[in-house]
Amino acid sequence: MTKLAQNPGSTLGTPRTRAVHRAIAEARRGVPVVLAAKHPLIIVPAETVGAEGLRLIDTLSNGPAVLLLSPSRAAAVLQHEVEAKAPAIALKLARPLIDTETLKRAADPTLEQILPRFETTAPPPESEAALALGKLARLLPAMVVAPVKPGWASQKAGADLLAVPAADLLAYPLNLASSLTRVAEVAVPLDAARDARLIAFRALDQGIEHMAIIVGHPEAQEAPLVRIHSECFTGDLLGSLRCDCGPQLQGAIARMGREGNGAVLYLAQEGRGIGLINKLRAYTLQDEGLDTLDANRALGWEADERNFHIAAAMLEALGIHKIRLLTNNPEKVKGLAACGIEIVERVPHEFAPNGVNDSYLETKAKRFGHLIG
Ligand SMILES: Nc1nc2c(ncn2[C@@H]2O[C@H](COP(=O)(O)OP(=O)(O)OP(=O)(O)O)[C@@H](O)[C@H]2O)c(=O)[nH]1
Ligand SMILES: [Zn+2]
Repeated sequence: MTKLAQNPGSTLGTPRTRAVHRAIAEARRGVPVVLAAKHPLIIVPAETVGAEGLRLIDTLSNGPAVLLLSPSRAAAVLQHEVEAKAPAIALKLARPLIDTETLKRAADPTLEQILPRFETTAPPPESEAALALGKLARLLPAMVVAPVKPGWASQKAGADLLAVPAADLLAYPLNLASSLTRVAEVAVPLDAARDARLIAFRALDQGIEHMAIIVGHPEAQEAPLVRIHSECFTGDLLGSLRCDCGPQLQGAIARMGREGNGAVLYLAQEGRGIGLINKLRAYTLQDEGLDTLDANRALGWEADERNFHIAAAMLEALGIHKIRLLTNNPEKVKGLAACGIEIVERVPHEFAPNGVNDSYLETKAKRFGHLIG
């Protein structure tokens, strides 16, 4: 019989994550939300906003509107260098805000780059939280923001707007990881590992589930083989040759099948945490000559946006504290160790290039520091 754990806290979700879930849904629909902070802002993603959303910002704001971009995207739009370590770069927007097409093009380097000459201005203090909402919604990190009028909630136009505390957006990844709950467990014999079980984990956002693929009884081993695998729709499911994910996933399961024990954590962190759509955009940029790292940055994302709290929380729930980690990525070793997992050995997990992914693997070695060869 399946053992079902209870959701921690109320079934309505802890207040600190609930407003963020709702803000993510609004962001994806292009509906502005209010970022609650000392100087509250009305914000909306450039990628999804429509004319109605922009009108709402015009009505409810009492100061200049700006387009916030990450420094890597801003440098391309402005065609000059910017402070690379700044949390965000702010570009002035003319009022009234009417041009949704220009906003989308400024956000997305895969669209035709017909852009006006933008001027920069000082970004508002909550810029990091504003861009974080775009990223959490797996949209391009480009946000239209403006100071919101005091008393906005009592105005007719503002009555339906959601307020989300800036601090909750920033704390969200950690809060979400600590809300993970085991929800289903069942035997699924695999071709390469007969004695396999799946254990599904769900977070309070009810988003895509994370999965543990358990072979044998890793929790009973001193230091079992573990693979932390970020999902890759193209590589794992379709057998895309652009990456090495498919062979790494199958190879890990086969190795655990041979050893009789192990755990693959199959994490919903597609595209190193940027989401499938953005990974496909990154592929478009790679076809134009960028490598996998620069393509992420050109879209406004960091090279790797994953956090290891989810993997650490799952291992904890599975009763696994010491591991032999199958990876070539030294950042995974560091990241997991920082979350309290003891890695007694890094086990190399290399697969030969296939004639298509050669430069991808080369970039991982040269620019991500992967320990290959
Ligand atoms: N953004 C982006 N993500 C990619 C690209 N190619 C593959 N990915 C994603 O990278 C992730 C694969 O990472 P992992 O298999 O965890 O491996 P890794 O960090 O390379 O380290 P290893 O443990 O050594 O394999 C998957 O989520 C893929 O979707 C790409 O060109 N751009
Ligand atoms: Zn892949």
